[in-house]
This record gives sequence, structure tokens and C-alpha cells, in this order.
Amino acid sequence: MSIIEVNGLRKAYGGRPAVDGIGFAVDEGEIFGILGPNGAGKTTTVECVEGLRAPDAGVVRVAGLDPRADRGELTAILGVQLQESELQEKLTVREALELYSAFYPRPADWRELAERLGITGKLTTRFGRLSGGQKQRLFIALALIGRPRVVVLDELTTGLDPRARRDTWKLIEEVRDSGVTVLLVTHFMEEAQQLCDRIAVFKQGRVAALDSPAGLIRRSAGGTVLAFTPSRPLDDGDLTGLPEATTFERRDGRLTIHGTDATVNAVISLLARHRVTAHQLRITDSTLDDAFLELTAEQEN
Ligand SMILES: Nc1ncnc2c1ncn2[C@@H]1O[C@H](COP(=O)(O)OP(=O)(O)OP(=O)(O)O)[C@@H](O)[C@H]1O
Repeated sequence: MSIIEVNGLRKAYGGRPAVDGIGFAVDEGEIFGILGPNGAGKTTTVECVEGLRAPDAGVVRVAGLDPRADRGELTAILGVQLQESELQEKLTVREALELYSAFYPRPADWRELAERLGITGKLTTRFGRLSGGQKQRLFIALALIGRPRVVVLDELTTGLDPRARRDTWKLIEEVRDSGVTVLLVTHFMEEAQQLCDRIAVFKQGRVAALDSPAGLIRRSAGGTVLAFTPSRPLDDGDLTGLPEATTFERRDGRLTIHGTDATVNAVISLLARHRVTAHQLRITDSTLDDAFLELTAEQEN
């Protein structure tokens, strides 16, 4: 069941399309990622979902609501991560949590949220004195305070150190496990690969691909790469018959084969059948990074 639906979304700035027919649907309870190079239209799309921008064309629905027309009802459903400039420097963490609780009819217990986010020790600290990681934690708490069904997080872990980033990922998984749907815009491939159930890859205002992280990797031409030096040469006929192998090449007696897990298994059987030893065998999988670069590569004319 989709909780966010975007269809045929278009938005141009000064005649230049920023979003050029974007469509995707987010299932309730998933972490849905939006990836894309700078200027691909990610923020514009998310702002249309949040009701902050009016689309030129297309349909956006969040739990059946039109984000522009049903703004009041939407605030009860959608939690949005604030930008740093939106919170006063002098406000303490406690004041910010109390203030935002007062905006909602049935807020979550802010003390419990502060505890879960590890900022209980910072309640009397002013916002301007928090570290980048503590600010992010506070923003997540504020995004969750209205008990939203959907939370939108744009560049959640930018500026965090590796440990704070990993802690934040754990937290987002807990948020999802509590039944909240997460729409996540990120530039970090590892983050997307770890967290997202599905990812839409944006390119020049369009969706270039939409799949699970594993699905995107499978689609990329790299796939699984197997390289070894056989103890004696293998016949081309045996190699061309390998299942799901896309290419193979020989260089200085070393053989490199691109394929999938099925190819690896077939190569191992082939070697055993011919009693050939594979010296310096290396098997590597493509990463989401490889898939992303391939999907968003500029077309060469
Ligand atoms: N308010 C605006 N006025 C004019 N052009 C804009 C405005 N906001 C965005 N754009 C342009 O629209 C395009 C898409 O921008 P958008 O911010 O949606 O991309 P993005 O994918 O979020 O990029 P980034 O990864 O850099 O944040 C860009 O070319 C950008 O310059």
C-alpha cells in the first residue's frame, strides 16, 4: 500500500525544467531513498511532497492528501527535518522540544525521544552550542515529535563523523521498525545501501532507475567480477558457454570474467571438471557506487 504517490511531476525555474516528469510510489513502512547528482531535482521533488513548492504539473499525494490543498491535515502526518537556520541559536534543547510538542494535538513524549536520541544530557544546552551530530539528533527528535506516519530526511548525516553517522542509521532503522515510513535524500552510497529498502536514482529531473539496492547493483554492467590465473589455458568454447557471463578477457595468462553468482558457480565446476587450479583467485561484487555512476553517466555523443 503506497503512502506517497508522485506522478508526472514537473517543475521549471525560469523556463528550465528542474523536475521533468518524476513518478514513484513509496510503500507504507519502507525506507525509500532518493539518490542523484547535484541539480538532479531531488530537493525540488521533496519540497513538492512537503507542500513547500507548487508543482507546475503532476500529482502528489501523501496518505491520500494533496500537500498544497490539505496543508493543515498534512502536518499531522508528515514530519520534516528542519534546516539549521530554522532554529534559534539561543533556544535550549528542552525549550525546542517543548515548543515543538505544543504544535501538535497528540505529541510523542519528548523526554522519551530525547532519551532514544541520546540528547538527555544536553537538555539545558543552547542550540548554538551543540555539535553537528547533536543538532542532527535534535532535528530528528523534532521531526518525530508529532508522531508522523511519514518522515522526510534530506541529507540527514551530512557533516557527521563516521560513528555519529552509524548511530543515526541505527536510529532511522528503529524509526522504520516502529512503523514510520522514511523518505531519505542522500549523497552517501553506503548510507543508501545500508538503509534503503528501495531507491529512486534521479538524473536530470527524471527517474533513471528504481529498485532495491541489490537490484540496482545487479543491473549494473559490472555485476560480479571473477579474476584468476588458470594453471593451464581454458577453451573459448567453455568460457562462452558460461551462464550469465557478460564478458571475458585474457591478459598475460590472467582471465577476467564479468557475470553473476551463477557464473562463479559455473566457473568453479568448470575448473573442477578440467582439473585446472585457479591461482590468485579474486571475486569482487560491484557496489551501489558503481551502479550509481553507471546510471547517472552523461551520454557521450
Ligand atoms: N529556487 C530556485 N530557483 C531557480 N532554480 C532553482 C531553484 N531551486 C533549484 N533550482 C535549480 O533546479 C535544479 C534542481 O535543483 P534541486 O535543488 O532540486 O536539485 P538536487 O538534486 O536537490 O541537487 P543537490 O544534490 O545539489 O542538492 C538545479 O539546476 C537548480 O539550480
